[in-house]
This record gives sequence, C-alpha cells and structure tokens, in this order.
Amino acid sequence: MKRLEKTFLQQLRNRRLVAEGEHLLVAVSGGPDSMALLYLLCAVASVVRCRISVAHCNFQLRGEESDFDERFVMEQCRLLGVECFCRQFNTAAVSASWKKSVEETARLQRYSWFETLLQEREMTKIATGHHVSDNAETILFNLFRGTSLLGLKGIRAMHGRIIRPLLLLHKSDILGYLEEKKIPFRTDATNEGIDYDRNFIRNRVIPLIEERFEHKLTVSLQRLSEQAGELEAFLEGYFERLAEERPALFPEEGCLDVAELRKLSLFEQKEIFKRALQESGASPDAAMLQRLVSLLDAQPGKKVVVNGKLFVEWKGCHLLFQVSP
Ligand SMILES: Nc1ncnc2c1ncn2[C@@H]1O[C@H](COP(=O)(O)OP(=O)(O)OP(=O)(O)O)[C@@H](O)[C@H]1O
Repeated sequence: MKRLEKTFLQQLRNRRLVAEGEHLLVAVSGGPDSMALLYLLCAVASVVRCRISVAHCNFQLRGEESDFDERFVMEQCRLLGVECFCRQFNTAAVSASWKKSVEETARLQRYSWFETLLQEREMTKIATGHHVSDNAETILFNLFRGTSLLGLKGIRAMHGRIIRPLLLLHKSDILGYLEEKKIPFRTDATNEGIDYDRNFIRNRVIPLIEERFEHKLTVSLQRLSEQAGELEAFLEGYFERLAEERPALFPEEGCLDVAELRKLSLFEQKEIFKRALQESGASPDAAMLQRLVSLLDAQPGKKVVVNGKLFVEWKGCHLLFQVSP
C-alpha cells in the first residue's frame, strides 16, 4: 500500500467514516480530487470491506468538454471494474427557471440525484472529493458573505450520509499521489479564472495570503473549522439539556417566558431566539437577534417585526411569536 493510502485508511478509521459492509456512492467529476478519491477508496476497499459505485453528473455547461468528462469517467470506471451511473442535466435552463446561480443549481441537482440513487440502489453513503483547501475556501467565502461563529465550521467530514474522506489531505498530497500512480484526470478550465467568487478566493486570495504568511492560512482555518464543529456539537447537547430542564424557553406554542429568558447570558438568549425563529421558518441575522434581545429591556406591549409575516410581541409575562394579519 502507498504511503498516502495508509494515511487515508487511518483517517477513514479515526473518523469512523465507513463501516464494514457499506456501499459507497463516490461522486466523480473526473477532476484531480475526485479521481484521487476514487483510486484511494478502491485501494482500501478490501481492507475496509466496503463496496464502491460511482456517480457522474454531466451538467452540459461546457459543450463537448462536458461529454468528454462523462466518457472519461465511464472509461475509468470500466478499467477499475466499478459500476458507474451517469446522468445529463440541463443546468443552464433549470438555473434560469429556479433563479439561482449555475453553480448552486448544479450543486442542488447533484445532491438530489445522489440521494435518489442512494435510495433506489440501497447504497449507504455519498463520498465527495473535498480537501483541506476546499474547506479554507468555503470558510473564507462564508466569512466574506457575513457568517456567524458556527459558519466557520466550513465543510464537515461527515454530514448526514455525505462523507468527505479527503478533508484532512492537502492538494499537494493529492497531486503527488496522482503523479505517483499515474492516475489520469480531466482539467476544467473554468476553475482557473477569477470571475466566480469561489475561484477568486481559491486562485487569488488564498495564494496571496499563503505567500505572505508562510502557508499558515489553510492550516489555521482547518483548525478553526474543527473547533467550530466541536463547539457546535457541544452547544447542541447543551441546548437539548436546557430544553429538558426549562421547557418554557423552547416554545411549542410560539411563546417565551420573559423572566426565564432574562436569567440567561446574552449568548444563550440570542441562541434561544434563533432557534425559536428557525422553528417558525425565519432565519434571523445578527442585527435581528440584537433587536430581539433588546426587547427584554423594554416594556410589555413592545414588539419587533421580524419580516413581512412574523413579529414578536411582549404580552403579559411572555414574548409571543405572531403571524401578521
Ligand atoms: N459533475 C460531477 N459529477 C459528480 N460529482 C461531482 C461533479 N462535480 C463535482 N462533484 C463532486 O463534488 C466535489 C467538489 O466539487 P468541485 O466543483 O470542487 O470539484 P471539481 O473541481 O469539479 O473536481 P475535483 O474535486 O474532482 O477535482 C468533487 O470532488 C466531486 O466529488
């Protein structure tokens, strides 16, 4: 087994990403990362005792190139003896009708199809080729758009039935492995520009900062991401226990006890408001949460309008979550 294959196997085991007997659907674009993922998984499959199939989406966004990618992935799977599912999507038209960016549309289309395949074929997990730099890129992207503390968690190694086994590997390791094993891959020229925000972060921002700060950025963001993930897990447990101990803070009927809320820290108050509003289908930003906690220093009768449909009003001893008439 190659050095990287041993490291990869170790990381799979440490993070308990794959259990014995699982059937994985590997998402392969044909690019360097997912090709490395496919070969790494094939190299360890007999040790882990898992089965592997591949899914490739042809988003038909790059004319003939997209068709070449599809044929390339099918051929690679044939050589590896791996079952391969391919599907064509009319992404440009769907993106226009959904009024979403092409990138977001492609992402939604692929995860939805992967989930369907999982159910139809009784597979257990989807594996994607995200690595350390993708995580750094995602964290910075979230930061530039205005993220909360927990948004810093970036990409998770396991999220529901999706696993990212390369998440602790660096691009240089992946490229070294492709070179060592002479693994072919396809290059997507649209990844190289700086027109899309993500590409700008990947190709311009990160290299500039890495050069100035001695390659500390990616490693430091990875650490931050792990800590944010651990904090999120801790907070989930904490708020579950709080809900059991003080149910008046977690309204089923859309009302919160003012006296109970006032006993809590600012962080807890904001978190309770966030959870209550999310239950009502709203996603409050930091400014809205600040306005809601300020309500606790006001008088009964005062209200905060959350959006066109929802407002929170102090009545008697409670804050009521009400739908606008
Ligand atoms: N067309 C596709 N078909 C199947 N899976 C895909 C496709 N595009 C992306 N993915 C999955 O999502 C992951 C992240 O997507 P991203 O757009 O960053 O990849 P990429 O640059 O196209 O290729 P790669 O990550 O393989 O080098 C890929 O590693 C792959 O697992």
